[in-house]
Amino acid sequence: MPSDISVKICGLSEPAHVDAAVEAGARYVGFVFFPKSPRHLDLRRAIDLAVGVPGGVAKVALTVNASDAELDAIVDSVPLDMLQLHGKETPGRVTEIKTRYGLPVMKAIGIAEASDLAQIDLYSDVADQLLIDAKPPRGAELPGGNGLAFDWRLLAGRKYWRKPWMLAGGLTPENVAEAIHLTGARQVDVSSGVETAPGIKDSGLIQAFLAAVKAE
Ligand SMILES: O=C(O)c1ccccc1NCC(=O)[C@H](O)[C@H](O)COP(=O)(O)O
Repeated sequence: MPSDISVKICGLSEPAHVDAAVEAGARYVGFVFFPKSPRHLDLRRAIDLAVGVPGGVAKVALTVNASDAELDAIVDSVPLDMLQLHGKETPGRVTEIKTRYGLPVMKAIGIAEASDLAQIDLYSDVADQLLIDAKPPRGAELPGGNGLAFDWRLLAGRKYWRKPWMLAGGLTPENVAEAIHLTGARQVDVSSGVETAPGIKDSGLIQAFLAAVKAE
């Protein structure tokens, strides 16, 4: 029987790749609003992509330390189901954003070592979901989407957090099964692992990733 593990494909920028993700069974599609990223979308492009996403697939906007004005522009124009906060937003800022927009918020938590896991408890009080991702390397241009994994054994035996969570960071069609086994994740998120170059998604890799998850 196929698994009921949910998949998010992040950093989509082409309608064909959104379609590939949806047809292969992704439950979330992610759109990046961060100008330094090779996956950054302007509002017009994001609207065009989002309107083509069928109901039942959650459209997630990823932002990094965005101001109210920046979030207003995104939320007012792009049809969305969730906000993903991938910067240094404090728990108080997460609460403000939830209140202001009335959308579920997923907070990204960067993990490099066991002590980083405390952040999960801190944000569990305020976020609707948590994205447990690799901490970016020091000096990295991007706070996520770097195609780097953390030591998944840090999560072994710790799968019952107080909020739904997603595993991210360096996942690929080849390693996602092992990551699920080690962590017990019921949701996984991928960007670089379904690309042929930074920002260039590949429909075949998207299908392979979904197939690898479904086989679990
Ligand atoms: O994708 C980006 O360019 C990006 C920019 C700024 C913050 C976060 C970003 N991406 C986050 C993700 O795509 C994923 O949620 C996660 O980090 C996994 O990425 P990857 O390791 O590339 O699969």
